[in-house]
Amino acid sequence: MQETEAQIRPVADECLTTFAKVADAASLKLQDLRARSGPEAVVRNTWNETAGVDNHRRLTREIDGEYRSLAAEPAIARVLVVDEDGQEAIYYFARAAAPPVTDERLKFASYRSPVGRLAELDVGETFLVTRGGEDVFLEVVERARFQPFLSNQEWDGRNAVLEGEAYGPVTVDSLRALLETADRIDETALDALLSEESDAANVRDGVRRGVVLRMGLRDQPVLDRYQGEIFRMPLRSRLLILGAPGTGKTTTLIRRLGQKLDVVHLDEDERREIRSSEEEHAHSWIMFTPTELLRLYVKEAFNREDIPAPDDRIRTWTELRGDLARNHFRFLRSPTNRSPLVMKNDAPTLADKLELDQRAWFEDFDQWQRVTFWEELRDAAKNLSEHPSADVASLGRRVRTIVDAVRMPQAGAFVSLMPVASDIGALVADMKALTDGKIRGALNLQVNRDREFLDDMASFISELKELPDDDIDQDADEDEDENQPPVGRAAAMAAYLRSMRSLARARARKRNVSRRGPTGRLIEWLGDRTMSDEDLQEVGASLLVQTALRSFTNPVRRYVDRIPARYRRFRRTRQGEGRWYQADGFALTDIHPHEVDVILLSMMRATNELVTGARSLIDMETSARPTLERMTQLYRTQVLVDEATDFSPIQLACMASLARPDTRSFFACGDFNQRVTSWGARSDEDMKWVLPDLNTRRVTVAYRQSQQLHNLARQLVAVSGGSEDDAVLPDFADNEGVRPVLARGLENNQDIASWLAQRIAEIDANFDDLPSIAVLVNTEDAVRPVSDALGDVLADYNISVEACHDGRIKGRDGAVRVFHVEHIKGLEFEAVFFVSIDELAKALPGLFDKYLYVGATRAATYLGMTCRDDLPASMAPLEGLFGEDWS
Ligand SMILES: Nc1ncnc2c1ncn2[C@@H]1O[C@H](COP(=O)(O)OP(=O)(O)OP(=O)(O)O)[C@@H](O)[C@H]1O
Repeated sequence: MQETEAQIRPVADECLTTFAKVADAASLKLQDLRARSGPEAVVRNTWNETAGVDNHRRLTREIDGEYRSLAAEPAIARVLVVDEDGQEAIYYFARAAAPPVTDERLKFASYRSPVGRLAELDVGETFLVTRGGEDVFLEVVERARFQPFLSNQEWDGRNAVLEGEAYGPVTVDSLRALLETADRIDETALDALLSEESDAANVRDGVRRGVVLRMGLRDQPVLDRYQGEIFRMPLRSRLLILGAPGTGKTTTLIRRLGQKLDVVHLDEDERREIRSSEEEHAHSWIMFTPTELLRLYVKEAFNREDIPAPDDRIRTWTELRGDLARNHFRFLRSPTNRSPLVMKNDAPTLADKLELDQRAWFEDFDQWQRVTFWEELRDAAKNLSEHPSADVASLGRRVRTIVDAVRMPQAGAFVSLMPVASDIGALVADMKALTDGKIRGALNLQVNRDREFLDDMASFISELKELPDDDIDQDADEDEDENQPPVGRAAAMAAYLRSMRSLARARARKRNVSRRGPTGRLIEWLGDRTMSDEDLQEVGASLLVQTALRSFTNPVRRYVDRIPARYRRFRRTRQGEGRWYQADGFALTDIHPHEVDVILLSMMRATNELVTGARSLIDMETSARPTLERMTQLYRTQVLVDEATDFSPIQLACMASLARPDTRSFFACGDFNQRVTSWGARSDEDMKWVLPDLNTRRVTVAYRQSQQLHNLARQLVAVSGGSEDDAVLPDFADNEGVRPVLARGLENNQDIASWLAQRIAEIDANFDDLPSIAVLVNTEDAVRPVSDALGDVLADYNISVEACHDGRIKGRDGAVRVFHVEHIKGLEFEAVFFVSIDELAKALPGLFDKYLYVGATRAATYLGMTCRDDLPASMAPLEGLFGEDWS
C-alpha cells in the first residue's frame, strides 16, 4: 500500500492545486461579471431594447450560475491519456460548464462535452478524437474521480477513486489527509503507530460503496461506460432503458436531461430541430414518475444538475390526465363545461381482465371512430349534394368529390376541405340567423304574454342542473352551445333556444325528444309555450341541413373534438355486443380513468397526424388552427418517463404524443419485473406498440445492493417466474454485506415494534449517524399504528420515527420512516423492513411477488422481514437465505 500511496500522492497534489486554481478563476469571473452586470451595464450593452435586456439578464444569470457551481465544485474527474505518438495529456472535467482556465499542462472540459466520455472509460481503453482534421486514438492511462470539498479555506478531495496502469483502483477518503501523511517526519513511536492505523483507513484497496444516509437519489457525478454511452445518445433518440433494480437507470435519465438541456452540447441539427430559443428549450421537458414520493425523491438530483424542476415539469400521469381531460381537451364535466362525462376512479365500466388486452381495445375504438367519422362525413356530403336547394347541392358536390376520394380521415383530405369550409361557413351563418330569429320571435311572444316567463324558466332549469345529461342531443352542434351562461335570464334564454332546436329537429325527423334529460324535462314544462307546428317543421328542416353543412365548416375540430362523443357511442355498441365493457351496473355518464386515457390518446394521435401530415393547416389562418395549436402548446422537446412499466401502454403512448414532432425525443426507463400495477406495460411488444422505432438498451451493473441482497433479489425473481435479469455486481471491494433477516409469528404491533427496534439498534451500532431506514407496511391504515408503536420503543435509543402518510412527505433524515409499500417505487435506503409480508401475499395475490421484489430491492445493505404467521408458500424455498439478527 505504501508503494501505491507514493504513486498517487503526486496525483493528489496536482488535483488539490487544480481545484484551487479553477475555483479561484471562477470566483474572479463571478466578481467581474457581477460588477459589470449592474443596470447601467445592461443599458449600455443593449441600447435599452427590452428583448436585449431580458436576454442579457438571462445570460448573466446562467453564467453566474455556472461560475458559482465551478467555485463550489471545480472538477469531478481527472484523466491522463497518451496518444499514438506517446504524447501525454491530462484532462480535468467539471460537472457542467467548462472551467474558465488555461494551463499549458492541463486541459479543462465539461463532462457533458464529447471528450467527457474519457472520464467513463477504464484504464487501458481508447477513445477517438479528431485533432487538426485527423483521427487520433487516446488511451486512458490514469483515471481519478473525486468530490472536491472546501474545508478551512483549503481544498480537499473526498471519496476519491484512483486507478492507474500500475496501481489501484484505490478509494481515498481524503486526498489532503494522504498528502499530510507524507509531511510527518518527527513523529513519536506512539504517533506513528496511531497514524499508521488512520492512514490505512484513509486509503483502501478497491472501490468502496457509500452508505445511504439521506433519502434522495445519490450523487453519481461520473457514469459508467454503458450508462455514459446512453446518456450521450443524440437528442432525437427514442430510448427504453431496461435494467434490474439499482442499475442506475434513474441516475442516467437525470444526467441525460441535464446534458440535453445545455444547448452548448447540442449539435447544429439538434439546435435547428428544437425550434425554440435557448430559454424555451430549458423549460421544454416533462418527466413522469408513477408516484408523488419518487418526484420528491429525485428533486434534489435535479438541483445538483442545475435543472430548475417546478412541479409542472415532474408529473404523475394521474395529475396530468385530469388536467388534459378537463382543461385542455375539455371532455370532462366541469362548472363551465356541460360535457356529460364524469371520471370516477372506481367506475365499474370495464370488463374483467381487460388490462391484458388493452392495446386491442384501444385499436378497436380508434379504428371504429375513424371509420365512423368518415362514413358520417360521406353521408353528409351525399345528402347535401342531393339537396333541392341549388346552393346547398353545389357545395355538397364539391365536398363529396373530396370525401369520396379516400376511405379514412387523412391530412391531405382535410387540407382540400379547407377552401370549401369557409364558403359553407358563410351559408350556415345565414341559415342560423334565420332559424335563431324564428325561435327568438317565439320566445318574445311568450315574454309579451307573461312577464314572469323568463324568471320562472330560470328557476325551473336551475333545479334541472343535477340531472345527468344522458340524452345530450347528438346533433346539437358545439357552435350552438358555446359560452352558455350558467344562471339567470340569459341562461333561461339559452335553454329555450336549445330546447326549441331539439324539438324542431325531432319534428323534422318525426321523432320524439327523450323525456329523461334536462332538455326533455324543459320541453315538458314548456307545454304549449313552444313554437307553432309549422314553424317547428320549417326550423327543424333547416337545422338538419345546417347540421349536415356544419360537418364541413370545421372538419378538423369535428374530427378531434367529437372523439369523446364517439367514444360514448362506441361503448354503448360494444357493451351491447358483450365486448370490453361490463354489461351493466354503471351510469352512462361514468367513465373510468383508463377510458379517459383511451380518449386522450385517440385525440392526441389524431391531432399529431394532422400537425405532421399537413403543416399548412396550422401555418395558415384556417379554422383548424386552434384545434391543432392546442396540441402544439403541449409539446415538449424532451419527454422522459421513470419506472415506465408502471404506466399502461396507452398512458405511455399519450406521453410519447407530447414529444415535439421535430425531435420526438423520448427516454423511458424501467424493469418489467418491477411492474406493480396490473395495467402497467408487460413486455417489449407493449413498448414497441407505444413507439415502433423505440431503441431498447440494457444496463446490467447493479450498484445498489450487497452480494447477499443481490442474490436474494435474483432468487425472488426466479421463484415468482419473472424474467431472469443479467445483472452483475460492480467491482466494489465491499460487496460482502449481511444476510437478510426474518421473524415469524409477529402478530401485533408491539411485538413487531420491539423486533424492529432491536434490529435498528444493531444497525445503529455500526454508524456515527443513523443511515436511512424505511419500514414498509401493507396498507395506508397501518402507517400510523406501526409508527406509533415503533416510536415508543425507539424513544429509548433517542431515535425518532416518522409516519409518511399517502407517500406525500419524505420525512426527516435521521428518523426511521414508515411508508405504505405502494409508494416506494424507485427509492433507495440503507435498510428496509417489510412488515407482515404474509398478509400482503393474501391481500394482493396477483401483485405480491412484484411488491416483494420492489420492496426488497430498495435496501442497499440491511433487509428485514416479518411474518404474522409464516413465509408465504411461494417464498418457502428461500428460507435458507435468511438469518435471525445482525448482532
Ligand atoms: N455508475 C455508477 N457507479 C456507482 N454507483 C452508481 C452508478 N450509477 C448509479 N449508481 C448508484 O446506484 C444506485 C441506484 O441508482 P438508480 O436509483 O438510478 O437505479 P435504478 O436503476 O433507477 O433503480 P430502480 O430500478 O430500483 O429504480 C444509486 O445509489 C446510484 O447513485
